[in-house]
Amino acid sequence: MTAPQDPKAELLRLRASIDNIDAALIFMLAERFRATQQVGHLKAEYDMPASDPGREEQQVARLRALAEEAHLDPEFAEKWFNFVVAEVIRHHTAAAESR
Ligand SMILES: O=C(O)C(=O)C[C@]1(C(=O)O)C=C[C@@H](O)C=C1
Repeated sequence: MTAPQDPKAELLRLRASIDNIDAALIFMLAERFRATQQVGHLKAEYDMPASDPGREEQQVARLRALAEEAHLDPEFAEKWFNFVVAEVIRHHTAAAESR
């Protein structure tokens, strides 16, 4: 990295980009949870199990490959996925129990 002329301005520029990325992630996560909420209702309605380990295995393999392509640590991608899916399964279980 070449030395910036104005390090404080460079920090602010980078932070503005980080803030935009964080906002996009929040919106994307909200959309994902909106979709999984519908999956949860469907599963509860038709007595399907909250989790699907086979599907998760496929998702993890796909996300790890995508992470490698994007130069992101695949371990981190898998941890992120497992963290999100644990929350989804908690929601699915609550939806099934409240029926
Ligand atoms: O696809 C499903 O069956 C879901 O319930 C969604 C989802 C996910 O969040 O991607 C969550 C739990 C399952 O174990 C697998 C995938």
